[in-house]
Amino acid sequence: MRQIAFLKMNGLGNDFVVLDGREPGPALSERDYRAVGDRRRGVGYDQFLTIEAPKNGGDAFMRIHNPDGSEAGACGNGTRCVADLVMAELGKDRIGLETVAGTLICERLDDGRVRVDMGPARLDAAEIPLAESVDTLNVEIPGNPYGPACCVNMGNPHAVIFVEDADAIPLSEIGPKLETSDIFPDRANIEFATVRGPEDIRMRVWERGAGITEACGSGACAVLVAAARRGLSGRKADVELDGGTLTIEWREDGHVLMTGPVALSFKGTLDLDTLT
Ligand SMILES: N[C@@H](CCC[C@H](N)C(=O)O)C(=O)O
Repeated sequence: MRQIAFLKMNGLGNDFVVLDGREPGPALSERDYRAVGDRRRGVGYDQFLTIEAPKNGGDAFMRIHNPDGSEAGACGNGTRCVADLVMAELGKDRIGLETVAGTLICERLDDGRVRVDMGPARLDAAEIPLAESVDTLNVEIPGNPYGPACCVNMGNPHAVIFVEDADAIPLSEIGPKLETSDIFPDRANIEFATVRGPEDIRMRVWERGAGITEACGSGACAVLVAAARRGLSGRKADVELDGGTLTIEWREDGHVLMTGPVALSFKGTLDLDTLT
């Protein structure tokens, strides 16, 4: 029997299966990730997060999978959830959480929220990555009628499109088309955003490999960076997603800070072999 014990957690409704991969257990295949991610036949999640032993002097390593089985370089909301667990386990209020995109410093604040230094926003076309060497401030995506996107890499690729009313966009139709555009060789997370004031932004997200989610932490970081680059906002703002609000700051040194809540929904065990 290939059994796993897991936690179901969420950050603003962006939900995660969290597995402690430091404990002995079965190795998961791409098919297993897809089967657990099925919301009717499996558990369902926006990302599957595996905690592994640190590899680079940090306190733990976090591996991120989307429900389509693909691996991602960043997950802001998931970072807060895993950081919360690791901080509780180690009795610390500040840790370094390693990911494939680098080590992220995570801190617990007095109000219980977790702040993550998501690292530097990367803005060169090759870093997004884009198929063409163009200015990432204004990227024309073929088939996108909503105006040029501002592209940002936060450890994962994002394309942010500013519109009058993000809530009026048919996200489930346009999201998958833009995610898989040839301009994005690694696909991309797609954000539609409306700047309501210099410190107040509304956004909705179509996540690469996951579809519409209630929140995306790296996406909120990308939106704030894009808004500041376009001169639409300051360098710190509250970003409202469907699941709630994150506070994002783009520091002068290029690093992006994300602050938000963490929630545990339930614990469970699962036999991978019973999933179809
Ligand atoms: N929900 C996440 C982002 C997860 C990864 C993304 N779908 C990708 O493939 O890059 C977040 O909170 O940042």
